[in-house]
Amino acid sequence: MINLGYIAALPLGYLFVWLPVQEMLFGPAQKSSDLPVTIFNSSFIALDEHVSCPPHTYNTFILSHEPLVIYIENFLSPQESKHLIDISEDKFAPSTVSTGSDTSIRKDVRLSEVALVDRDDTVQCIEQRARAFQGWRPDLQIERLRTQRYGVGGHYSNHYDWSGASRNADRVSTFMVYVDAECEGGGTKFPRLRMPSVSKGRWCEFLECKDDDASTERIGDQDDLGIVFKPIKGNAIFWENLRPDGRGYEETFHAGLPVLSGTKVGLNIWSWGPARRR
Ligand SMILES: O=C(O)CCC(=O)C(=O)O
Ligand SMILES: [Fe+2]
Repeated sequence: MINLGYIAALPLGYLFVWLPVQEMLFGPAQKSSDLPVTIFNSSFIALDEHVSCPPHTYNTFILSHEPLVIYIENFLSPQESKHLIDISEDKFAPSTVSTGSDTSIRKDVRLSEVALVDRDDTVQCIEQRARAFQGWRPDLQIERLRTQRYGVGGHYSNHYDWSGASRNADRVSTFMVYVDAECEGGGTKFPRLRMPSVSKGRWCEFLECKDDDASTERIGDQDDLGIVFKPIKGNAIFWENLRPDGRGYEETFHAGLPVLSGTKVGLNIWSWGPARRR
């Protein structure tokens, strides 16, 4: 299992600035040793623009409380998915990974393309949905949305979405949204999450089950470690990356499994907020 400490690379737009702006975004700084701090300009975070959005409904299913993992059915409408694919098409560029200061293309770790999408009304409504889902927490900032396209062989090795690099801010939560899933393979694997009880309910629609016929008695509860979400267009996995004390949850280790045929497009929605507390 690979854990090279990579996180999805940050775009160039983030700034190193001093105390006053940090206070504006994250409240009063605690110690002078926390400086300088990393915070973000508007090319990195999505400022709330108060667009008016059409009504949208989705279904939610809690998979785990600790860490909090929630499966969301119909997070995107078919029209929103199509729109995201259309506006990404001419923006896709090879994905990179970051290790602290170093950002590089590492196809053995991550083989895909990403597109930073423009913040049109549809995109802003998706941002608003992500904010509302998290209770409009005033201490969270949504990172600019990016789609990620995988062709055959495309994958993303085991990693965390949090970096742990800063005491001031980190990716506190992730929405991993399936925008297009015309593929075989390409599931999202969490090797450290436990399989929920699958003898009742709909989990085997969303997760790979040992025997993918949920009606048979034989399935029962699968208590083994490791789950794989099937890529299903429009649906999303939401999870919290950080514990209440700001440390990362090791259970959120995850991978995008290789796409065996066809194309998969994901959408990353990351929320930044206060990280390790002291
Ligand atoms: O594509 C996937 O299933 C996972 C993607 C992911 O983990 C990421 O982009 O950080
Ligand atoms: Fe990830």
